[in-house]
Amino acid sequence: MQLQHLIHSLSQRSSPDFTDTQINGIAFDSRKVQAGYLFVAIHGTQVDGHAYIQRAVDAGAVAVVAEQGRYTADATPVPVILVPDSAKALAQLADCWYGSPSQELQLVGVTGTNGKTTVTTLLHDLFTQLGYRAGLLSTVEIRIGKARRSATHTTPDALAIQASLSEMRDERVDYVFMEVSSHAVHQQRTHGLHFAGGVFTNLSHDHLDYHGTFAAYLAAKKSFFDQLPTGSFALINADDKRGGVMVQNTAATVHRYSLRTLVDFHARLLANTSQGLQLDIAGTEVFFKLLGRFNAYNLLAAYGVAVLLDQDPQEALVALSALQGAEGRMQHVTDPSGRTTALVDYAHTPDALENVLQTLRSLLPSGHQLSCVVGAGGDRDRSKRPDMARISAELADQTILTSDNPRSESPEAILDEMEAGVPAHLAHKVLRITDRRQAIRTAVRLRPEVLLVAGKGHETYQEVAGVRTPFDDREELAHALNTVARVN
Ligand SMILES: CC(=O)N[C@H]1[C@@H](OP(=O)(O)OP(=O)(O)OC[C@H]2O[C@@H](n3ccc(=O)[nH]c3=O)[C@H](O)[C@@H]2O)O[C@H](CO)[C@@H](O)[C@@H]1O[C@H](C)C(=O)N[C@@H](C)C(=O)N[C@H](CCC(=O)O)C(=O)O
Ligand SMILES: Nc1ncnc2c1ncn2[C@@H]1O[C@H](COP(=O)(O)OP(=O)(O)OP(=O)(O)O)[C@@H](O)[C@H]1O
Ligand SMILES: N[C@H](CCC[C@H](N)C(=O)O)C(=O)O
Ligand SMILES: [Mg+2]
Repeated sequence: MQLQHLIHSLSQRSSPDFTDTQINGIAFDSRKVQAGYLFVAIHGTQVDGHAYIQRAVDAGAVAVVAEQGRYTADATPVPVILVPDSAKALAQLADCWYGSPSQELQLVGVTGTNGKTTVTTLLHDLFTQLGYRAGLLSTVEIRIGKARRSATHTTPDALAIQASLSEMRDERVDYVFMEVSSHAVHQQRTHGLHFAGGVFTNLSHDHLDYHGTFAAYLAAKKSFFDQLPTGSFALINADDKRGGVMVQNTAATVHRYSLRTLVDFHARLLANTSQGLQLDIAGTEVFFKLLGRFNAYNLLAAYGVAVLLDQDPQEALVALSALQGAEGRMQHVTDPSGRTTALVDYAHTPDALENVLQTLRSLLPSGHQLSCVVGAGGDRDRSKRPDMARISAELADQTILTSDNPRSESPEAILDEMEAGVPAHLAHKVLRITDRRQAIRTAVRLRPEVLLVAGKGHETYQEVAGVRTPFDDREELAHALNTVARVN
């Protein structure tokens, strides 16, 4: 593609004429540059990409996009295009490179602290059931028709998003459901995508390490709705107190869902049992396989999107009632002895953990024991650590604090911070076992009626000291349950 054509996509008021420069690819990481590439320098959270321009040129870059004020182009041997915001420019260039696939698909973005993976996966599976070709970009995986590949991010970088959307367009996918993380919005990974609609699930404590303040975290989520185009829809959870502010400045048509008030999409929770949920939605009573009140919200959001995308409400409900939700979320692991109901869940925020433990508590006859194995990630929001430990100590009968991807941090230091949140009068209910495998085995040996292993869900690794080794809570739990069942 001609460089000039790419530059047009940046809507710069004036740019030098580089008509003859042919571009073979785009990269924002100098290590990925090949001959004939356009390199986009981005000021990141760890380093400044502008420091790698020379390396990019040495690797074969024939043009560079850099940010005004961060780079002086004087001695650069290739054309340099200066832009006000190079992360935004990357998104625009990626869109142009792949021929704007989001314009040819119905793309729905889901944002919020918790529930994004669940809602997008439900939607993907629902639309597949309804006979469409559906695409999914989620924390767990990328699905294009029947093909699946593991995800590296909740929301990939702008080039990777456009590459996936372009593959989906080639596969004649009709609807795409994607998670939109606050990091992604803040880093402009989703800039310029043409969304048919956006969904807001909820907002609670997470990622303050990155955003600094709750207000900044909220602002990042809100700017997703600020960018939705006229003619699109914004579907918000009316029961979340941040729902209103999300859509204060949106051009999208606002719709709401609620379990409490009579808004566009209203459901009444009729029963919440260990088998699932019974809801009255628009006068129809439906049974769903997902557990817990919070999943009533996720189901209602998925239903609302289906209706807003012109699907038959009854057909959507029937299809939804057959679905299981996302991998690693309230996922059962069989105990051969039949004694323990064992679950793996991705609760890694205080709000999620509270919801899940409350759900399990409410489903348990009094006198039955609920145990929880839980940790908190390293190099991530530290302030959620004491809260998560306190919540588990309050709601479970036994808590085992353990490691959950300590990354570059000391596992013991993370556990110290968690333990500091446990009130003295609950300390007797809390154990600390740094090794996650041992923590899970010990929890199983305690033989509770219900055991929740929280935080890692679908993940298949444990990252310690920057090294990822294979580790899967579901496998570990199954192994421990089998061993204990054999011995007893
Ligand atoms: C903190 C964070 O979000 N970092 C993301 C960000 O990296 P960054 O811009 O800060 O990178 P950096 O290391 O400072 O480098 C700056 C620039 O220099 C370039 N560079 C760097 C080195 C070099 O040799 N050459 C070179 O060109 C880099 O490619 C980059 O363009 O942009 C990168 C490309 O998009 C992401 O891969 C990276 O995700 C890191 C790996 C990450 O862990 N992110 C997590 C926190 C994240 O994004 N999570 C959210 C969701 C969480 C949730 O809600 O569940 C997600 O969407 O996944
Ligand atoms: N609507 C909800 N409200 C509160 N908690 C929820 C909700 N849905 C799911 N959860 C809890 O949060 C956990 C994560 O859910 P899910 O993976 O769907 O969220 P997510 O927003 O995709 O998370 P991430 O930010 O890591 O991508 C679940 O395992 C469950 O414990
Ligand atoms: N997407 C979340 C996932 C956290 C999951 C938990 N297992 C951890 O590693 O902290 C994050 O990157 O903050
Ligand atoms: Mg997710």
